[in-house]
Amino acid sequence: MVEMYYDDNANIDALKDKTIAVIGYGSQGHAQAQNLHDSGLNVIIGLREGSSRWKQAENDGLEVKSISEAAKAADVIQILMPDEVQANVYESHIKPGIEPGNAIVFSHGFNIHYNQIVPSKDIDVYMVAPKSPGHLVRRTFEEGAGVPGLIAVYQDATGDAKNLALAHAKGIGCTRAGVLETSFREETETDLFGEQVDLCGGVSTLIKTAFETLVDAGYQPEMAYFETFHELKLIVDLIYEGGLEKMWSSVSNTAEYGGLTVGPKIINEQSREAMYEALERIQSGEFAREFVLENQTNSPVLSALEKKEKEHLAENVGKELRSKIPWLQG
Ligand SMILES: NC(=O)C1=CN([C@@H]2O[C@H](COP(=O)(O)OP(=O)(O)OC[C@H]3O[C@@H](n4cnc5c(N)ncnc54)[C@H](OP(=O)(O)O)[C@@H]3O)[C@@H](O)[C@H]2O)C=CC1
Ligand SMILES: CC[C@](O)(C(C)=O)C(=O)O
Ligand SMILES: [Mg+2]
Ligand SMILES: [Mg+2]
Repeated sequence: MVEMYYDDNANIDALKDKTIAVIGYGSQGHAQAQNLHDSGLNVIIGLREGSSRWKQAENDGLEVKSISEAAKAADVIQILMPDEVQANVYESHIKPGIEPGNAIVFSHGFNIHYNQIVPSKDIDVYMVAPKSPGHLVRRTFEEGAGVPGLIAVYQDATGDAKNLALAHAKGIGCTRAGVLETSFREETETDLFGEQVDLCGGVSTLIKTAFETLVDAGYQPEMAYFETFHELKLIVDLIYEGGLEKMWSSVSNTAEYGGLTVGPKIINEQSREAMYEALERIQSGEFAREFVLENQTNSPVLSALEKKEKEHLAENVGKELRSKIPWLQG
């Protein structure tokens, strides 16, 4: 089995005399910055002037500076803005403040692996990538738990990059659940594959198609929503806790037989071929080029798809049903 790193394998002191600037205070930024701060590290936040999150970060007890000032003041600069803006902001606001021996840190390898950011050789470049949406990085940390994470070193100018990465992962809470070492290439390709094929793209298309099939066949949309959307979380929780074995042992024998025999007809050899195709487009850089160009042209495809997604019947039905479930408010 691959070597895993837990709390006892990481020394947070590697970062204790350093100032960490977290650039961006969105999904990952707010979570990782607060976790690092609560772990006793010296964290500042870098935001663009006029950011609506400036006050939020200050209310969370963090010092906020402009991106340029934060990058200049810090030894370790963690870039937690959307992937598509990182290269421009890096060139104009971050790079001028970087000194030899500093470190830049990513939670996803897109910009380094696909050559959008080319760092100078005299700095450390490492990654700490929680395998979780940002809000759960924070929520689990506050509960005394954590999410698994990855570390990777792309450049080790100081000779200490791996220790810094492990300390960083500990500060975020990832070593509580387990951290494994990877490369920027492996993280980038597997993360893009997972979100396109399985976690986000695959699952959302599966549940929408199942919902549409039931509604088209004349079943009530509310029924279809509970069956295909709502219950998915309860099923996935079982897989999260105990793998497929726990899920199959909890559902009825009828569901187990039906699921194991019919499932492979739904996600079939054609789906596997489509998965390989998606992976090849990621590995060849074709997807990255498409995404970079999409953003340079003001995201025409994404904005059209977002509108269509919002208008889906299941979204409206779901909103109504969830509004009556007290623990799903807020
Ligand atoms: N979302 C997730 O759960 C995960 C994300 N990652 C990676 O983490 C990184 C951050 O992603 P995520 O947290 O989703 O990012 P967000 O979209 O949540 O980042 C929002 C933050 O970035 C700032 N920002 C956006 N555009 C600009 C800009 N042009 N100039 C300056 N600041 C800007 C926003 O500023 P303002 O406050 O002014 O709006 C805000 O503070 C990415 O590399 C992503 O791949 C990795 C694992 C999971
Ligand atoms: C699954 C989507 C993700 O890769 C993540 C939360 O890990 C992302 O980029 O947001
Ligand atoms: Mg991911
Ligand atoms: Mg991702």
